Amino acid sequence: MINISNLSFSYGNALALKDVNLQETEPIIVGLWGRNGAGKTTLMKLLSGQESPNGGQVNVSGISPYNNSEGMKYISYMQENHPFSELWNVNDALRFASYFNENWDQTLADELVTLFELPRKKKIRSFSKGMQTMITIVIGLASKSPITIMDEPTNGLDAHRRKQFYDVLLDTYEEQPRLFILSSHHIDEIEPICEKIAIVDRQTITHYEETETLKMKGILLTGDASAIESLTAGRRILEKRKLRNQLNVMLDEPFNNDWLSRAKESNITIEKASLQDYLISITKRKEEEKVK
Ligand SMILES: Nc1ncnc2c1ncn2[C@@H]1O[C@H](COP(=O)(O)OP(=O)(O)OP(=O)(O)O)[C@@H](O)[C@H]1O
Repeated sequence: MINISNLSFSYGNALALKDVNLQETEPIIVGLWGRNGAGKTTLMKLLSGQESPNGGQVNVSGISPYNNSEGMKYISYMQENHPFSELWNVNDALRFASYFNENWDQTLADELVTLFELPRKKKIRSFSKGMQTMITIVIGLASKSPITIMDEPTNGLDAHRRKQFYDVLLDTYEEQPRLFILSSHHIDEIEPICEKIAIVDRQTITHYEETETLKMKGILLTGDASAIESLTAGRRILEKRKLRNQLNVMLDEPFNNDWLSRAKESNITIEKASLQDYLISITKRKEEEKVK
């Protein structure tokens, strides 16, 4: 479905992406996570054909999407703060979307407009932030595109609407599986529905893994400093905090039976780090690292 190889992209002289590689052949839900400025939006623009690569290749359903009207058949990209015309109301936006999406599902669009209680005749520009997000969700889901990319799809939504969004996303996905790429800063929120997660860091994709595999990474050890130091020698330490003769460390290791028995033998407490804490640690910049 998508094949990105050795992709690089710059805005003028400023490099935004380099050596990006990613292949996905299955219609799954993928989460795209990364820090501010990591390159997520740029990657989504390249995938949806809004930008042309400076190097390498982007291939979506067998075509290169840039400047290629064929791409519209396969890809729907709902960007954050989607640029709707000032003159449009909901009906105008849906009509316009229906022209450009081969698989457009008007029944679903109508159901979602009702679910989200969107006023059909009011100008979209006068909508609240959350309501503007809801109309992009309606279009993204009703497009029924084989590849649907959504940038921060819950931006501005309250807890009630976020839940509705995840429920309808899963309903439409179950009814018709397709490749969803959802970018979000809130990993704990998207992780339960994503089969795989791509981590974008320092202008490239550093991890593309099954969510379950990624979730098992990062262990927290707490106990006697010398016991921990000998147990972790030669291992990648992500976080380290010292409290008198006690040490608390996060290791870049999988939480498994080997570590459970090692910790038990050394009388050290072991816990699984949360996915969010693990991701924050592996994407920390050198200048942000502090040994306390
Ligand atoms: N139109 C542009 N012109 C110049 N530089 C840009 C432009 N858009 C993005 N950049 C730069 O490219 C880099 C990647 O930006 P991008 O928007 O892809 O990051 P992001 O991961 O989506 O960030 P965020 O999570 O903050 O939305 C950043 O350094 C950003 O400043």
